Amino acid sequence: MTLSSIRKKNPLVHCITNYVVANFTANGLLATGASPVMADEMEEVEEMVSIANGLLINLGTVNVRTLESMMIAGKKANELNIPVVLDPVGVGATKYRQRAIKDILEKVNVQLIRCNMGELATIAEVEWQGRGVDSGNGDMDLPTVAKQVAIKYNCLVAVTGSKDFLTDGYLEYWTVGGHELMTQVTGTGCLLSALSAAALTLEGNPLSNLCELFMDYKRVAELASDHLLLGTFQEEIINSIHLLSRGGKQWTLS
Ligand SMILES: Nc1ncnc2c1ncn2[C@@H]1O[C@H](COP(=O)(O)OP(=O)(O)OP(=O)(O)O)[C@@H](O)[C@H]1O
Ligand SMILES: Cc1ncsc1CCO
Repeated sequence: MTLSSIRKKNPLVHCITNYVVANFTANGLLATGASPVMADEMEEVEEMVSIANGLLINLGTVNVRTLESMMIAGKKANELNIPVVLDPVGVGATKYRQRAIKDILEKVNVQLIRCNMGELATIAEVEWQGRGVDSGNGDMDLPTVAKQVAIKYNCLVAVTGSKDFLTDGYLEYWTVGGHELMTQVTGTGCLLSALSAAALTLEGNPLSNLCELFMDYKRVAELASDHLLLGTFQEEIINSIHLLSRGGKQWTLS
């Protein structure tokens, strides 16, 4: 189980992420025993990523200043062989985001792109009806397009939705299950991207580790949905990550 392996390793994950999900992402990483650090000041990101085990670049509230920080941190991570995960949040929404993602993908070698269907369509330049950060609607042969993107950028691609699809450009994996409440609170995809950065720091086959993580996360959604209360659903996600990463053992004070 990837969540419990992350707990054993306690990787430091440097997150350059959006201000909507930063707190939830930090708590989700902590719940699985990883150490989060959020830092997006360009004067310090090189130094910060140098002490990290993994880097997350999330485009959710990108601006001119943070884009520059993403470039600096990404290039340094490449130099030091630190895995980089790219979450192209809302990339279809504006031309600025499209230019930003092109620039990042040209200059930084990312190990994983984790996105929803709409974001994949934009990266692959496939016609799609997106709206802000929502996945949107359209017609696309997901496996074919995801594999093309993986080959083009020489990286793994994981596309989430009711079923998640993961590929290295050749192998194809699907994970099923979970709960649609995951789309009704903000940041569940962003947190999965951060957890993916933690998973890519583990020994073993990166794609297998990610597949296991995505299955774990579907299970997290199922456990969290026991209560079906939207207001506390984010908290239940954190509780379920905590529980699964501890091999199902409840937390007790010792
Ligand atoms: N209809 C659905 N049924 C079950 N699970 C779903 C459904 N849609 C998405 N999920 C799950 O929700 C999680 C987040 O995926 P989603 O595609 O919503 O990410 P996202 O759009 O990037 O999210 P965000 O931008 O809010 O962080 C994944 O674990 C995915 O499997
Ligand atoms: C709502 C929202 N807007 C920019 S990022 C974000 C959070 C997750 O996508």
